[in-house]
Amino acid sequence: MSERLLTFDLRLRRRGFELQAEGHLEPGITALFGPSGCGKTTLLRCLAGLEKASEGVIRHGGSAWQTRSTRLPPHRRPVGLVFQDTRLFTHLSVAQNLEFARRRRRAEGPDQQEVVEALGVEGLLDRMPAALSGGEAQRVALGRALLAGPRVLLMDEPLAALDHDRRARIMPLVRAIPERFGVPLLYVTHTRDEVLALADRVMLMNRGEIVAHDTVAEMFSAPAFWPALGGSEPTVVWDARVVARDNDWGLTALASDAGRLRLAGISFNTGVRLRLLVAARDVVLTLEPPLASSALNALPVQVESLESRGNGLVLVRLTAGGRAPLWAEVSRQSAAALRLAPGRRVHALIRPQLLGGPD
Ligand SMILES: Nc1ncnc2c1ncn2[C@@H]1O[C@H](COP(=O)(O)OP(=O)(O)OP(=O)(O)O)[C@@H](O)[C@H]1O
Repeated sequence: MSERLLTFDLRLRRRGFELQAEGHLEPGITALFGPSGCGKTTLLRCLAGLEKASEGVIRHGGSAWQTRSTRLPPHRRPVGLVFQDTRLFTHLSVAQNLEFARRRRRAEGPDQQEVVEALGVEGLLDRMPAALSGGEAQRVALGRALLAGPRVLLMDEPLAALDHDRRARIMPLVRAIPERFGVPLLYVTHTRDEVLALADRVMLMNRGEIVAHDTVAEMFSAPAFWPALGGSEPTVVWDARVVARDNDWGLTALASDAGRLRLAGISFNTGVRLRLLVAARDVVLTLEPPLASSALNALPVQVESLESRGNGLVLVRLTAGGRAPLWAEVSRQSAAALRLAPGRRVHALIRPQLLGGPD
């Protein structure tokens, strides 16, 4: 049973646009993803109470932020907003910006020192916002939002203005927020890599509606969502956890729904959670498990279905470990030689790619 921290059923009409969004927010990071103009920012603004013309219901825990007859003003909703432009007070130092947020909060919130440490802004406290880089300013903006004691953080493309390296440095900090501060995030992004690196769940939006909402692993493994999520290749995403290190061979053992996996060339501590992507082209099917192979991972799999792709290729849907989805793309000739058919058990040699860093 999912834990629904926030539920909403909202409508808003504008000329040429209609929002009709029903959904909920669960713990962790939910990426709000969809084409330009589909209403992502508008939904965030409705949740924050900034769209006065919105109608409908928003409930958070036991309290109603909005019903047909009531509407909490924005400053009474325990939401933190973080935008692409940081909107720091330019006449206040970093320390004063943080202190301002802390003093104005209405509910319990995190300790200022803890936030400063978590976001690595200790060395910036005396600076004025104009003297910060984009990445530094964004970390301060995040800190300010957290210090206000929000129960939900709404983030609108907060890293979009940053270059790749700066984004990569901030992402682990964002990733750690839900667990460290107990605040769920609704995170608007245009970037597929950001969803894969950051999010636990994806809320897919189109033309003002939430058309799908599920875990990253489910959404990225389902063909129906590949075009909308910006990928045309058959792929699956698996979440895994480091369970052992083999220092002699430099291998890391992972537990996943697909079974136990081994990866070379990485070094993470036991317990660290990782996310893997397996593309159909990185899967080779065999009748027997290989005696020796340079692919480290050979998993028993079962064929679920076959689809001829019309170019001499067959797309094979498989399950590994009884429940993890997997796709393979094989030639018609190989499909015949392996006698592939629904229910058939074969072996898959796979080369998973590691996505993003650990938590
Ligand atoms: N202030 C406004 N007045 C009138 N129409 C607006 C206003 N802001 C946005 N819109 C329109 O509302 C619709 C939804 O816009 P919104 O900004 O929510 O989309 P979005 O999904 O966040 O887009 P993007 O990814 O490009 O930021 C669009 O058709 C947009 O043109």
